[in-house]
Amino acid sequence: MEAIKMAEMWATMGSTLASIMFLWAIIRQYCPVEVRRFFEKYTHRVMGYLYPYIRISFHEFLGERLRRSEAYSAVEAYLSANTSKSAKRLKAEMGKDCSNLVLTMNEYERVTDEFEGVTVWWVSSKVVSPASSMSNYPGQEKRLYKLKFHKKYREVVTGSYLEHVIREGKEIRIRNRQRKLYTNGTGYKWPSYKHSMWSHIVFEHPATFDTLAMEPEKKQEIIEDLLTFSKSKDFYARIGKAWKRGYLLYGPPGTGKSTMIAAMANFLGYDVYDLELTAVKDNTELRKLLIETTSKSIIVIEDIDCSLDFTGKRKKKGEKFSDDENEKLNAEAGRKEAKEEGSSSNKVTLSGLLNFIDGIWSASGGERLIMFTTNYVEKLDPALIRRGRMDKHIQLSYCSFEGFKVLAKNYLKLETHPLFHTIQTLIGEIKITPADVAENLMPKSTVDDAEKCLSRLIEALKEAKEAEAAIIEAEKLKQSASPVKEDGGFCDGDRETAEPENQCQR
Ligand SMILES: Nc1ncnc2c1ncn2[C@@H]1O[C@H](COP(=O)(O)OP(=O)(O)OP(=O)(O)O)[C@@H](O)[C@H]1O
Ligand SMILES: [Mg+2]
Repeated sequence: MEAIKMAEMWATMGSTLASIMFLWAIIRQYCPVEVRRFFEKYTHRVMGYLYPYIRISFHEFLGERLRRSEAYSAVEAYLSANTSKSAKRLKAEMGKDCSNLVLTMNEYERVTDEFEGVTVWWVSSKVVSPASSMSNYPGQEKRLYKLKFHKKYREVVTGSYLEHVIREGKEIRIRNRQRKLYTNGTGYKWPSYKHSMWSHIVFEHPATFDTLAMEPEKKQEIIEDLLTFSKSKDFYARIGKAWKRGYLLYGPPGTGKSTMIAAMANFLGYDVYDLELTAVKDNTELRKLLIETTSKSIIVIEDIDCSLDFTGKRKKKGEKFSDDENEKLNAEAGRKEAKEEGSSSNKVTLSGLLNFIDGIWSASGGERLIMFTTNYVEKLDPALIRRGRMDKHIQLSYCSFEGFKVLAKNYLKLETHPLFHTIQTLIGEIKITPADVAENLMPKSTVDDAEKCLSRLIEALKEAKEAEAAIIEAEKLKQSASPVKEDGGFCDGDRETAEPENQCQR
């Protein structure tokens, strides 16, 4: 009896719903807008009582601002990973590194998902806004995902299920996303409608910590430092510090500073913002650039010693100040900077840069590494590199035997070889950069085998040793030939060539 009653009730409800839908279809087709609106309002109410399902929409774009919704992107990634097997109509797009296809549900496709015994349905949909009568542009398509579930599961779905979808979707996105290399140094003036001051390409540097020539202990220490940082969100929040860390990489040219930054970005899966300071107009622009950087990124300022001076004269990348220039510039530095602080400054100053690193704005975004590289650490203002700003100082130095072994493994697939012993002896006596070692290990023709490459390196090391010996010898000769400064013959002890007395006026 009970069952028959229930069946009757469902049948009545079903036919009522069908009648409403039929009526609604006729009204939509034939009635004026006012009547349609009136009916729309009341049908929604009636349907609300009879219809046992809840629907949630996830729109691709929010409001007028063309910013993609995070929730939509997370749902898209989640559905593409979890339900694309059951979907029958799929869209294919190129994925990360253009090496694989990513399949997502096609429009109007419907899939089922299960979570803790609850069944939910997802539909991928789109609405097309009508074309404007004033313009020739077609109507805009707005995509959305709709989630449908029975109202008795409201708590499970809106609570733990959606949390699970968003969390998993975000993780999938991070795993699959193409990382980007941003630059501000294109020389291109952004028009006002253009939102970003950064332009980007896909970040594809292949360097990893495995391919980096460095002592294993030092490498491990850096890896652990990075890992600790990336997992320390709660720690930074607890101690009331912005979640960012500064690294100063210093050492001679060709020792792997830029390579290490690429390895770090690959290790952490971060984007890279290569900030060209010489292209930044002033402190305000610098702050705007900072605000536009996203979390999980590395902001890099290469060759900081020649990107900016603290006197007002900035030099282009690649130009380095001579010692004399530096002396003069440093003498002026304090006075000029003090003056600029008071006036409306129109360029990047030291204080602007310090603010960029750890001012109030620097906290927005979170999870960022700021890296400076330099060949001349001693020339940098101590304020710029003090701990707290540049928290970790890493010296990249000449190639050690350990470093050579990494390069030999990468370049020649060799872990050991009889010539290693000779190389170990020579490399201990000579300063050679990993870049030079790498160049010598690189096969120069198809007939170059490992032994030939190693022999070439040995030759280069021997030559470098002879050259160094010759320089030392010349120095000794020069010193023994120098006259004792009794008659004021020479002004500077470090002058390279002897000059007539009359040219030396202090
Ligand atoms: N430690 C290293 N491990 C592996 N390869 C290295 C290392 N150092 C240098 N190289 C090789 O030498 C080339 C130049 O290195 P890199 O550009 O990283 O040097 P740098 O320290 O940034 O130099 P600069 O100070 O001139 O900018 C790289 O392309 C890389 O192949
Ligand atoms: Mg470099």
